[in-house]
Formats: sequence, structure tokens, C-alpha cells
Amino acid sequence: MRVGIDALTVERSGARLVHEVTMEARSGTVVGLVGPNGSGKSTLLRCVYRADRPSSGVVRLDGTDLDSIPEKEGARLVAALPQESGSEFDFSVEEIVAMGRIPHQRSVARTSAEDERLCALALERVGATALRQRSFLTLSGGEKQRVLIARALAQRPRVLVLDEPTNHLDVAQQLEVLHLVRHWGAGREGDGLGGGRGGAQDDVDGRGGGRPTVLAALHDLNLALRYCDELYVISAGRIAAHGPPAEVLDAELLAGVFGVRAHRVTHPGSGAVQLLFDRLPGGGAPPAADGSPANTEARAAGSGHADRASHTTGRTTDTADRTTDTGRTTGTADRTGRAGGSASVTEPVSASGNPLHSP
Ligand SMILES: Nc1ncnc2c1ncn2[C@@H]1O[C@H](COP(=O)(O)OP(=O)(O)OP(=O)(O)O)[C@@H](O)[C@H]1O
Repeated sequence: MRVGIDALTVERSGARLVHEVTMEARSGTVVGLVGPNGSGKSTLLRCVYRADRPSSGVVRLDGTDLDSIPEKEGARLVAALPQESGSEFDFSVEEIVAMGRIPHQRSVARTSAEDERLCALALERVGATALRQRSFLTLSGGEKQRVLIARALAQRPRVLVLDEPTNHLDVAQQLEVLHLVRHWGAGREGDGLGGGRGGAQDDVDGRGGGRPTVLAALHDLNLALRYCDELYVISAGRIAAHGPPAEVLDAELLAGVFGVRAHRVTHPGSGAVQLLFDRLPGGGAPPAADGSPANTEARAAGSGHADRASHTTGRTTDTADRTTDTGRTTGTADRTGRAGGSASVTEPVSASGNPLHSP
């Protein structure tokens, strides 16, 4: 299911937190939102899973205005894993996961054998079957996160909104969960989580073979590189850049938006691009969504285009051909906020002016 966000603006307490953001997630893709703390990622995502309403602008699912979709139908279509989603009530793990089935039930009291089967499968998929009778409140942060992912799995959504899904997870679980998200409903082979058996497995994985469209706010840029098809970089409530992860996350952008010096290295096994970071002198807190000023010095030092991210229009306006660490110009990343039109970048340049290196 395609998710379209058109000129979305969110204002709260007199501050504009999201500025006319326009973005799209194609059906079945994993789209990452990255950006500094307070840049507006959660505020934007909350409008997609209807925890909040935008001040203006529209969210569309396959072209249909979300506002015109009945609440229960919307709950069937969109599952969310909010940043703070712990239950205050003393529910068991099984009960928490069963909540994912509520939008599919005629009556809350009517849990079918099929619901139970899907919930058990979802728990199995996240490796939490042994926790099923535990009180949710007694779980560790990582265990809670896995259970909430199981709840989303059991819901069998067409759109999955994840706000920092790897919060609280150890490194193995971070990889496991994002692998699960990445391959959710895709080919069962090689899934590593019981894939390849078909049958009941398919029921949790997806609907008729289609996988959900995923919108995920991520802080770990290496996980974003590895698991996302596309990235939107959010800075001060606006889109600072958009495109394939390896093209978007270049040294200039990372210095300008995050205030860090980045070095690209190549994973010795997979050959995938990985990023290493150093702090930039004068780096630190980038501008908040409400426009509070921050590391102008770092942005200027890093980008050579001072305030690139903080003076954007919120729409992608120009196109730059990006060069990968192999030195080849391989693709297109849409940029916002730079004066002038397209720019062809043949040599990615680090914050210090040195080309990115692959040791
Ligand atoms: N109801 C509100 N009233 C005023 N300001 C708000 C409100 N909700 C959020 N904000 C502010 O909006 C900004 C964006 O918050 P948001 O949670 O969307 O950022 P984020 O990018 O998800 O941050 P993080 O990465 O830290 O989770 C922050 O400065 C936050 O303090």
C-alpha cells in the first residue's frame, strides 16, 4: 500500500514542528526517517498512525485521504510501534499481542481460534513464545519491544509505522528485528525466522504475498543504510535530503545535519557501506523542529553550504548525482534547500575537505 504525505504541517503550542513535508513510501518498501533529536520525526509519524492530526496537509493510503477512512478500517490497515508504547496496565504478553487482532474482530470479546493461532505465530516470529504468560510490566525494555512487534505482526497491517523500533534492543536483537521487518511478507526463503515452510507462516507474513509498507524512524544510520530502501533526512521539521541511503548519507549531509564528521568504510564480508563518526568541532545539538538555532558552525564547517538544512522549503527541489565510495556516480538523491538547481558531485568530500576514504 502506497503512503503519500502531502504538504504536512504540524503546529503545537504556537510552534511549527513540521513544515509542509511532502514524501512518499512506495508499496512494500522500507522507508527510513532519520534526523537529529527533536527534528520532528515522531510528530510526522504520529500523523500517519492517527495519534495526531496535522494542522494542514494530507496523508493518503493508496491515494485515499486517511481522514476519509473509517477508524476501524484504518486500524486494520496501519499498525504502529510508537516510541513510548508501554502499557500502564497489567496485561499478560498474550493479551498485549491479542490487541493486534482487535481491529479484525466483530466484537472485542470474540477471539477466534484463528486470532489465537496468528498471535502464537507472531510471538514465535519474535522469539517471545516463552514470555507469553508473563505480565508485560515485568518485562525488560528489549522484551517489551519484541512483544510489541509481535502485536504489530499479529495485526497483519498494510502499513507499519515504527518509531525507533530498535530502542532497548541489544545488537543481535536490533539486527534480528530489522531483518524481520525487512523480510516481512517477502520471500520466505532465507528468512531465518522459520521461513520457507509456507502455510500458517504465510498468514502472519503478509496478505497474498504482499508485504507492508514500512515507515521507520531510526537513529542508527548504519541500520538505516542496511535495511531501508529509501531515506528521508529530517532536519528542523523539514526534509533536508531524500533518496537511496548510500547516496543520501554523504559526509556533507552528515556534517550539515548531524554535526558529525563521517568516514565511509566497506564491510569486509558483504561489501556494504558502513559509516564511522567523529564529532565535529562546534558540533552538537542541531536545530530543533521549532527552529531553535544550534550548530551553525558545524554545519558551515561541514557542508560549505551553511544552513542548507535549516532553510529548506520542505519539498525536494533539486537533484544531485551522488558518487559512492567506489568513485562511480551511481544514482540520484533529491536534495532540498540548496540555492540553484542540480549539482553533479563527483568526489564526496568529508567535513575536513578530504575525500571520503575506504580503508
Ligand atoms: N505538543 C507539543 N508542543 C510543543 N512542542 C512539541 C510538542 N510535541 C513535540 N514538540 C516538540 O517538537 C519537536 C519535535 O519532536 P519529535 O518528537 O517529533 O522529534 P523527533 O525527531 O522524533 O525526536 P527524537 O529523535 O528525539 O525522538 C521537539 O522539539 C519537541 O519538543
